[in-house]
Amino acid sequence: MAEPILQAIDLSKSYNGHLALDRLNLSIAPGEIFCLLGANGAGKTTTINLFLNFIEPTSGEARIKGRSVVDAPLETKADLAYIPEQVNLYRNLTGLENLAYFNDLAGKGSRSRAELLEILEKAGLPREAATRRVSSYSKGMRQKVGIAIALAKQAEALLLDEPTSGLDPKASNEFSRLIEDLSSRGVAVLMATHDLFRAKESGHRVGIMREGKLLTTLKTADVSHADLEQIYLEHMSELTGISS
Ligand SMILES: Nc1ncnc2c1ncn2[C@@H]1O[C@H](COP(=O)(O)OP(=O)(O)OP(=O)(O)O)[C@@H](O)[C@H]1O
Repeated sequence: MAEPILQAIDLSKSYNGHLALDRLNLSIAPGEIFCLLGANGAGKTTTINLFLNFIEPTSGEARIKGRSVVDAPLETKADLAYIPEQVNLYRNLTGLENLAYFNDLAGKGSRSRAELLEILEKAGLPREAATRRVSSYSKGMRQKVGIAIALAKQAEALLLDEPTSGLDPKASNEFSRLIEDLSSRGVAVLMATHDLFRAKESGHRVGIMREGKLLTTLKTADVSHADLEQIYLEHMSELTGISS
């Protein structure tokens, strides 16, 4: 198996004695799309924030290309792109200007206007929108700029936190195609989502989390949509004691 791009080793995080993440072990290979499923508070965002080094682990390690994000914060960040539920862009700048800014920030060399426009087009942003202010963009369009930033950065790992929530089905489908395209170029993808349908469609593996624990990991090729929903609900109902 190829060396994992993203790796959690006994990764734990507690807040005031409450375990938000409990000894997570996970490896995501180049080109693999791994979807984290789980109810609110399961620990999905905590996992992503630990990989981003936004928060410090209580114990264990998050690694990117074999390096600890705590020990090598700058190097590991250079390999990483992050798309939150709401992509934060400068509203008064155009999509093109935002991409130029974030591209320069990534420190991998500046790019010509033509190159930036090409990247935005690859990310699915209509040409006429690229030179409009972001304040007029839909959520789907902002997500596309987020993808363009990841493309420009040539990130090897992509972290996504509920990226399709609030997108209409067409925008959500387009977004998923873009993620699949990145995966086919070897990008390792970790996506927290509540969207079982998209997880089955785009993910190679899904992990079901509850109360900070990764309970089970499934290959999406091995289960139908209905199976996945059933397995998910069974794991959730154990929480509330509701039997199916
Ligand atoms: N800064 C914080 N301080 C205290 N507790 C926190 C903090 N951040 C998260 N938690 C707790 O950690 C647990 C995991 O939260 P997390 O946000 O990772 O869940 P999630 O799976 O992403 O949920 P959601 O689907 O709602 O985004 C929850 O019990 C939450 O209340």
